[in-house]
Amino acid sequence: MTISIWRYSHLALAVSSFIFILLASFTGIILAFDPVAQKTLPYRVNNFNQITLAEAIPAIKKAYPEVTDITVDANQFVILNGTNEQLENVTVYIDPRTGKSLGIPAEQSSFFQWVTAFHRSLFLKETGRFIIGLTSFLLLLIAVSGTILVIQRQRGVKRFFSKIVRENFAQYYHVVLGRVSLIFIIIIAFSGTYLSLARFEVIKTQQISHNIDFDSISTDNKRVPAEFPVFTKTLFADVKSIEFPFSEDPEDYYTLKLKDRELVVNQLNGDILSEIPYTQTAMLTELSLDLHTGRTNWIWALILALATVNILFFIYSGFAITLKRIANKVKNKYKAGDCRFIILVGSENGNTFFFARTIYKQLLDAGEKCYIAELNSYDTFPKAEHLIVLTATYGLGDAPVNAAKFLSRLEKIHQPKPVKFSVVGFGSHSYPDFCKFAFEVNNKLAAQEWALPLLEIHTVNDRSPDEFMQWASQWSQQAGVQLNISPAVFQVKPKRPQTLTVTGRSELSHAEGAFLITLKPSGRVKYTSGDLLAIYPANDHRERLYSIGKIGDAIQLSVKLYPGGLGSGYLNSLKPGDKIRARIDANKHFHFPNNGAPVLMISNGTGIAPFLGMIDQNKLKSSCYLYCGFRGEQSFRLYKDLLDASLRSLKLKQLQVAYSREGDKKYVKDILARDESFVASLLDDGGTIMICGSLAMQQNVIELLEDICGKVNNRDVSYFQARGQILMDCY
Ligand SMILES: Cc1cc2nc3c(=O)[nH]c(=O)nc-3n(C[C@H](O)[C@H](O)[C@H](O)COP(=O)(O)O)c2cc1C
Repeated sequence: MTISIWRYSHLALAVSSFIFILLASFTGIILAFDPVAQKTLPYRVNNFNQITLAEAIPAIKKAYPEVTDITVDANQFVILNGTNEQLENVTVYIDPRTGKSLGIPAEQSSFFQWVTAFHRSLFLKETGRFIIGLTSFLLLLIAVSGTILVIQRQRGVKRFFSKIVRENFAQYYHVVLGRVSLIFIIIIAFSGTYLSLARFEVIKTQQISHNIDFDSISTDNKRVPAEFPVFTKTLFADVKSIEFPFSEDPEDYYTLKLKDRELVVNQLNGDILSEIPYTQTAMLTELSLDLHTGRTNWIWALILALATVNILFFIYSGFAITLKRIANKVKNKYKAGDCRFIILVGSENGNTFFFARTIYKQLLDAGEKCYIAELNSYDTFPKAEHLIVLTATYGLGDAPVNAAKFLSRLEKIHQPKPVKFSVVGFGSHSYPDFCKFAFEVNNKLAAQEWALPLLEIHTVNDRSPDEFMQWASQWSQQAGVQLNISPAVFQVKPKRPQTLTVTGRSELSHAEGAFLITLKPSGRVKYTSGDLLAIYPANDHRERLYSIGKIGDAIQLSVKLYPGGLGSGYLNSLKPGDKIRARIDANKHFHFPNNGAPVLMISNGTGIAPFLGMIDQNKLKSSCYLYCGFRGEQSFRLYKDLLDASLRSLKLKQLQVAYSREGDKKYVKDILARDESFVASLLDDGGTIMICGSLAMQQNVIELLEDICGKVNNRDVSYFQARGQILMDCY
């Protein structure tokens, strides 16, 4: 529930202020380049931070018969107003050590003046200044709510910078860039707000007025400025400006505006006649100006520019995320009370709605009355016979926003007649609590008297169309409703297939064994080992997926030939030179971790395919260990030469093979159990375990890992899963 409050606040604030944030950001980015351009001018002298007033003032007085004032700007350029030897009034940049003129200050370019005025007030005078101040404040609130959302998403402050699971481009980079730029955006927004408050005198600005007792001004102990104690102690770098005395009259004096205080100094002997330190609010105003404009440091100015560019990206990506959510809202054709089929959806980012809508449309096409809604809208459905719940899981195995109220509503609201229900959990194995909320929903439903389970709970990993199809087909059979169950229907945004040419294939390892086939895509296509190749053996909707091993610049598949198998039979019929249409799907969660840490690859059967490619691609020679299982030596022979060559070239450090039907009959799990201390220390050293092969093998290996991790590492497997140290691609 809390996530929704912060999310809605974040969104509401962003929507209400984005136009002004957009304008302020554009102009802010331009203005950040002003300090950078200024810093390239040659008016700052070397070792400026070491020059004292005692050293500089006599030299300046010698060079200029009359000095009105000296200002030190944010770039540490010293500007003098006075009269030169030709008795001309001058305003010049000077070298404070010698008084030498370095150049004439130019006015700020009219372009920057225009942008500055727009940035401050939108050319709307006080109203504009108020709007900009308010925009800064709203930006501050957006950044704070954004920080809280990242903390919630990452499950705690400590994990703020840990890995982010990539859902889609807009969402991933909204969080990734948010994490690095939030602190800078908070500084920009806070300083902007503070400056506005000071401008409107909500924060009182300090009015300095010196109270000087002229009668007590001493004319004794006359000294030259080079000997004034205050001048010897004060560095030019701490000065903002110096007003020089008008005349030699003792009642005229030096006024020193320093960074932290203002001083009035007797011009005859250097006595301090008055000293007023700046209040904290005045100092904060100065600091805010420095931080907001980057005027004192060009690196900071560039950081501000980058952070502001990120604000523009957040506006784009934030809207992209929101539009996606809105696009998933469905208009119902029938009223809830009239429908036999009810579909309830728990979704945070809208993907689950895609699947739900597909079923909804198909039920309508089949002539059924169907109603679709969010899980939170659970109510009494008088005519319902079937309830389908499709729900994602978020946070620490929690409900998505639009499902947070479901469980409590379920306790209170009962259906008047028996309803058959089926729950599909959408989740990701990248998270420790896989589909946890869906399981909770399933259990709670099962406990209701009126609810009859039509199917066991079904889970879908990473929105797999295949896994969803399995459920759809079972449900359609059990419910007695005809659904169009094809991958084409459930494939999210299918990519265009490409043409690949068969460049080679091996013999079958043995009858009904496996074979290797290599294919080359025409044109430049980016892919890597672990990605998937989808083929269409019958040139229709039926799709078969194979794990890719990238060997050289070709795709290598390892295919087990099944009698009557659609995909394997088709691939087996191909000869070199044949062309096929297929699609390469990026499978990012199963890519080789190029972090230099050791990698333990575990496979059975043709699950070895992506590992053959990863080992071949292991140019940096990370320590790779391959534990693979086969029925017998004949099956393994297909890969032996390749693996022997990899061992020789050190791309593979160690190979362990288990034969389940020969010799001492072992499964891959058994040889891992034998080497449990190696497995445990690999995980402790930050290494990665990759598993590819059958689901049964995956289950056995995960059980073993649970045991090893609990016993030796004192951790749960989920701990390593959450850190991306256990990757799986099983089928
Ligand atoms: C921040 C975040 C947290 C997640 N937490 C879990 C989790 O704990 N368990 C799980 O199985 N899936 C988790 N997922 C994966 C989502 O449930 C999955 O991607 C789902 O398909 C998203 O569906 P939706 O787009 O309809 O919200 C999480 C995803 C994100 C972005």
